[in-house]
Amino acid sequence: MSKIIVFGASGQLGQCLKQVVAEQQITDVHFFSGTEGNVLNMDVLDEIFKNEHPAYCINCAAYTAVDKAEDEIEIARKVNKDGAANLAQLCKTYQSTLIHVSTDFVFEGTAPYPQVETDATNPINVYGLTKLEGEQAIAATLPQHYIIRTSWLYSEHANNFVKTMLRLGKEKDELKIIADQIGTPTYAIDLARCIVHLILNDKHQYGVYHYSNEGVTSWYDFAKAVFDISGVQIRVLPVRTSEYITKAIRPAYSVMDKTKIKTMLGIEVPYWRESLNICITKLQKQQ
Ligand SMILES: NC(=O)C1=CN([C@@H]2O[C@H](COP(=O)(O)OP(=O)(O)OC[C@H]3O[C@@H](n4cnc5c(N)ncnc54)[C@H](OP(=O)(O)O)[C@@H]3O)[C@@H](O)[C@H]2O)C=CC1
Ligand SMILES: Cc1cn([C@H]2C[C@H](O)[C@@H](COP(=O)(O)OP(=O)(O)O[C@H]3O[C@@H](C)C(=O)[C@@H](O)[C@H]3O)O2)c(=O)[nH]c1=O
Repeated sequence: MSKIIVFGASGQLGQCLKQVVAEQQITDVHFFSGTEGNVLNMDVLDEIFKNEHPAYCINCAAYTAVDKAEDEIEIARKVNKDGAANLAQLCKTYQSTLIHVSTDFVFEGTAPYPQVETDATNPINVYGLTKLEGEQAIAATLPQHYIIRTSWLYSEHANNFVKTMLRLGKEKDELKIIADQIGTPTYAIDLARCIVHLILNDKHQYGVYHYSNEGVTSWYDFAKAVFDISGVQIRVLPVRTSEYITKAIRPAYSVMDKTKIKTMLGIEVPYWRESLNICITKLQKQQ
């Protein structure tokens, strides 16, 4: 098994990767949290690469606070662009393959069909812009890269929409949820399995790939499904984007076409509602 290093290990995807690697009994994977492996500190990173000589570096480190990023463009850009560029530089020096995670928010969200990897990007918020800059920095530095764009990540770990809904479900009698933003949820465990599968079956077909769960939904329908599955009684009102004001604007339609990654890896992708069922069952067992 090739040696793998993972940055952003204490985040949602990092924790899911830990779980999947343990389940599949894959050894020789080293995880670095933000304090152990700050992607902005080249001295620390160089030391890690020098010690590990990894075949693969997985970058789960990111600035993901979409609304806050509107006011903190510098720090968002540092982590999402410069951090990605630093890892690409070191992967080049140490001949490692970089697996980097990006987002559906690189798209404007106005195309009425699922986006393919070659479609034009045009981010409409700071987070999406800085994530696109990260992608571009990698592509300009390192041919040996996989950039996997995903969307609407959730899991038992860290903060995400599903856990927010379950918390609000306990605190409120009624919620207003945007019904005119359309996309696809992704169970971070499914994405982590896909990343591990990619490493174990590397075809060296580097480039950009899209991965989400199967299906299409709105935030409103996603929230309804969370409450239906978990048996929470709450009034959920569908609202337009214009009726729920947020600092950052978000794409109206950011569904991604997954044909490229499914063809390369020969994988089937779980339907979003089935994965949501699994996640909520796990969350309920933890209570
Ligand atoms: N969450 C989502 O809905 C989506 C996420 N993505 C992308 O997926 C990837 C994983 O996201 P997710 O796991 O949800 O994100 P999280 O916000 O849960 O985790 C991100 C992690 O990055 C770490 N980090 C922040 N700054 C640095 C730094 N300077 N050096 C090292 N680590 C740092 C944080 O560490 P610490 O906790 O120590 O600060 C945090 O644990 C990201 O690239 C994100 O852009 C794509 C689509 C949807
Ligand atoms: C809490 C809440 C949110 N919403 C809306 C706001 C927003 O449009 C949508 C989701 O809100 P959140 O802030 O939870 O999610 P958000 O941070 O926008 O999620 C995004 O995160 C980044 C990191 C990504 O890369 C994207 O793929 C996407 O997952 O739900 C409501 O309508 N009502 C509510 O009560």
